[in-house]
Amino acid sequence: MKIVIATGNKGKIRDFKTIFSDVEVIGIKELLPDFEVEETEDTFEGNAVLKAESASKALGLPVISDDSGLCVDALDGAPGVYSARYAGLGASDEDNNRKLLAALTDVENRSARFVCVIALAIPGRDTRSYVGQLHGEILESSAGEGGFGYDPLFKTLQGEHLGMISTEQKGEISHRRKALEKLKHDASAFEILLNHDGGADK
Ligand SMILES: O=c1[nH]c(=O)c2ncn([C@@H]3O[C@H](COP(=O)(O)OP(=O)(O)OP(=O)(O)O)[C@@H](O)[C@H]3O)c2[nH]1
Ligand SMILES: [Mg+2]
Repeated sequence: MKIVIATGNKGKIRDFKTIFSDVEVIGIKELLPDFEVEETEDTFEGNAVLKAESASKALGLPVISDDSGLCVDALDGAPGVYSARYAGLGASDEDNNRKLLAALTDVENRSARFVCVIALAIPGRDTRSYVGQLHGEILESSAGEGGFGYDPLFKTLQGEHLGMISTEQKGEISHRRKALEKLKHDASAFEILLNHDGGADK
């Protein structure tokens, strides 16, 4: 069984591979190296749908996408859909983390949540989407080197530091996991995703 994911983010692919341990996960760039979608929407769902539909159309196959980010209460939900480009287009995770810590200097309310919207596009059908959230807070400085993106700055409400736990542990509790669980519960759609020839002989 193979699933194609319309993402170029290696951290997301690693998360998906861990969560879908019994399914082969293929990043879209393995099939279409030049695949890019401009994320023009201002919601996670809007961008997730754009990415999934664009890839599904290009391949003629069911495809899932992931649009995600970090929403910080004291920053009115920023960086939100702009999480990947918070410190500017092409910003590194380190640049984004530095900007976030600076924005929260002397800020007491550090509550935040990760949001993940997975869209499933199936040729000839309406696209569906599934949301997962993980609540927690932003640390005063980074802890650990695990995960990707803002993980080293995030502690869950239950006290797990995302930068200090394994990919497997993150895969049990993450916003991505929660969105995927909802997709799995949409049994008929999930069945179509699993039972296709995901990328021919790749
Ligand atoms: O610490 C983190 N742990 C996570 O689990 C996580 N999930 C998302 N993010 C952040 O949000 C951006 C997504 O932006 P995004 O959905 O546009 O993805 P992207 O541009 O990186 O790749 P693509 O899927 O669009 O190809 C990412 O770059 C990260 O900064 C995360 N940070
Ligand atoms: Mg993106």
